Amino acid sequence: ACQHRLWSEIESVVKQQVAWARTGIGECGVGWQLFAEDGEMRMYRREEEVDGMAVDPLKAVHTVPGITGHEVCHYFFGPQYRYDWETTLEQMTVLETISEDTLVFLQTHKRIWPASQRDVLFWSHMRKLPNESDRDGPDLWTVVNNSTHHPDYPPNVGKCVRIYLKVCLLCQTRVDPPKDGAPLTRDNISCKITYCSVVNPGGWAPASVLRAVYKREYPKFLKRFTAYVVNQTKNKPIMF
Ligand SMILES: O=S(=O)(CCO)c1ccc(-c2ccc(C3CCCC3)c([C@@H]3C[C@@H]3c3ccccn3)c2)cc1
Repeated sequence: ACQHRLWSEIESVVKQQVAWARTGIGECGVGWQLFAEDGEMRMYRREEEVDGMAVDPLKAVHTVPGITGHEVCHYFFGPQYRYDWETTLEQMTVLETISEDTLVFLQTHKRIWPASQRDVLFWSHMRKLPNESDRDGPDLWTVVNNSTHHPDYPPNVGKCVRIYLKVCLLCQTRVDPPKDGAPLTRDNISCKITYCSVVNPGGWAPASVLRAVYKREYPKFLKRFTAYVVNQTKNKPIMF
């Protein structure tokens, strides 16, 4: 797959998105506002408009006990799980399997009144990253989703308005080994999750409506998805 047509784009977008996800909210520049908080979860956004459309970048950080970054990325990337946790999903198709860690998806999301229905076509790439800050620590894992084109599915042909997105899920596992040298259990691990997304809604939709949708849907999505991973993994061996 290294010679695949998308390979160089994937390499550059993954590097750019991971660097962005690693940037603490304090160094992200001005204008970021905390808009949702729930336990360990903090969600920030910055109001930005492109051609009069709200394309507010979002950055969420969350720490979830009992799971690893590999497990979080595995359930986020895998098409076989998506209908279980993505509540706004109406239809999902894998258009291309580029490699075991790179897929091309076409998704239609449920219509959100009064905006017209949306679809999105993106490549999704999962990758393990070396832990640069702690060489002995567990690796980082990431999934990057980036809008792309496919000759058989041109945008805005059917009823759906094509949206354009860039998403990065970056996960860092933390291990606190038990004092008495006992074997590691899920009580000794947690995962620091950073979720970044920028969504261009494609066609016109009132900024106030979009912002209300994002305010409602993003916290729900991250809570539901992480609860799903905890539930799927609780009786399984830890996947580092
Ligand atoms: O992280 S992912 O790659 C996970 C793979 O599915 C991803 C996340 C979010 C979206 C998304 C993009 C735009 C919209 C809106 C824009 C105007 C009308 C539909 C929605 C609808 C709002 C609901 C939504 C928002 C946030 C999270 C989940 N649902 C969702 C797509 C993919």
